This record gives sequence, C-alpha cells and structure tokens, in this order.
Amino acid sequence: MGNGEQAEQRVIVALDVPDEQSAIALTDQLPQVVWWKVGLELFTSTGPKILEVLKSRQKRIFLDLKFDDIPNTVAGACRSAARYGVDLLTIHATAGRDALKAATEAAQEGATKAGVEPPKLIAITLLTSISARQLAFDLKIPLELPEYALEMALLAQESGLDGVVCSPQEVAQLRQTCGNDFLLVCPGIRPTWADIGDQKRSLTPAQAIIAGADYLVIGRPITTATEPELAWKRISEELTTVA
Ligand SMILES: O=c1ccn([C@@H]2O[C@H](COP(=O)(O)O)[C@@H](O)[C@H]2O)c(=O)[nH]1
Repeated sequence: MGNGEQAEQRVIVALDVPDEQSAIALTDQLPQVVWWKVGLELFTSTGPKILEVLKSRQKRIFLDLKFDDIPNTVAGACRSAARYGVDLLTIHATAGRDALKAATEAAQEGATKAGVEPPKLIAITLLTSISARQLAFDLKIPLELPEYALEMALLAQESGLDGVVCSPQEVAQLRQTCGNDFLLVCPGIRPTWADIGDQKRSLTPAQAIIAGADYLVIGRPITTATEPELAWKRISEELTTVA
C-alpha cells in the first residue's frame, strides 16, 4: 500500500452523505475513484449495507468510525468491523495503549474468523480540525502540537498499529521518525481553489504527497463541487506533477 501506487489511487474520497441513495449516486458519478471512506454520518444511516455495495463494485474501503472507548469495548468493535473485510479502520490514539493493543488483536481475530484479510488499523493522532491554540487552551494539552501528534503516533506504533491519521502539516516529521513502513493517511487536504471549511491544519494535495503522505483523504472539495468529476480531474492532474 502507499508509495508504489499511482498518485490518483492514493486519494480516498470521503463519502460524507446522509443516505445510501446519495452515496450510490456519488459513486456512479465518479467510477474512476478506487478508494471510498465511509464515516460516521453514512455508516450511522445505512449500517454495513453500504460496505456491501462498495465491495460489489470492487472498491477499497476505509471504514472511519474512530473508535474511542475502554479496551474491552474497542476490541469488540474492531472484532465486529474486521468481519466486513474493509481495508482501513480507525481508532483514536487517546483510547490509550491497552485499548490500542486489544483493538489490534481483536481486528486480527475478527478477520480470521470471517476468513477475510484483516484491516490495517490506524490511529487518529489529533483531529485536523483542532488548531494549536485549541489544543492548548480548550484541551489543556501542555505540549506543542507537533510534539503531541508525534507522541500519539509513537504510541500507536509501539502498540502494534499499522499507521496513523495525521494532518499533512505533521506528516514529514512523522515519516522521518516512524519510518517508511508506517502508514500515514492525511485528511485536511485542500486544493488552492477549495474552501477550507472547518479544517485547521491543511496542505494542498501535491504538498501532502511531497511531505510523505501515503494516502490523502479528500471530501468536500470533490463531493460538494458543482461538478465532482471536474474537481477529481483537477486533483488528479495536480498529483501527476508530483508522482
Ligand atoms: O483528523 C481527521 C480525521 C478524519 N477526518 C475525516 O476526513 C474527511 C475530510 O473531509 P473534508 O470534507 O475533505 O474536510 C472527513 O470525513 C472527516 O471525518 C478529518 O477530516 N480529520
């Protein structure tokens, strides 16, 4: 996974829509997209049915449910999610070392029992919607933001996870410290022509790839564009300049 793939195969489109019908309409509109991310909004609406739809279309799936609970509970959730045969699955690093280890083991167990490949389990370091100021003043974390993100990534790596979700602004530092075998998946991607919205720590698609991201997660710049196909094309073209 990652650097061997063509640049546009490294874009994961966030399918943040309210229902199955809207999700199918968007996937029909963008048949060239290889990776789709199913997150809290869509999964809460449709349940696992949407995963079957995507699998029947031979799509790769990032199930982004961001589990964050006690070890026994996240383990149960990861065991269940792994049975769906998804490619990527998320948990918050803040769940802690015991929960991360339990989740890793449970994901393997769930997949083995179902006879599918285990998902790559990746941890959220710090949501890309949080600024350095919010980290310090709202969350009261007494570390500089890059240091905090790195500590969360190291915790995930020590706990046996396959990688992390991080902002593209921290990806170069994480790549240098965590090495090339650790997956770095970056949301908070904004082409120069797109609205920033609620993202606080963003870079452009080309900048994120140059900095060392394996995968880029891009939602609204594509999915809410007047012409999603055109937005996809512009991003693909930008990425060919750095591939
Ligand atoms: O730190 C994080 C973790 C996950 N996300 C998710 O990525 C997409 C980004 O969508 P945009 O529309 O491109 O902002 C969205 O599904 C988030 O849940 C994130 O943004 N930051």
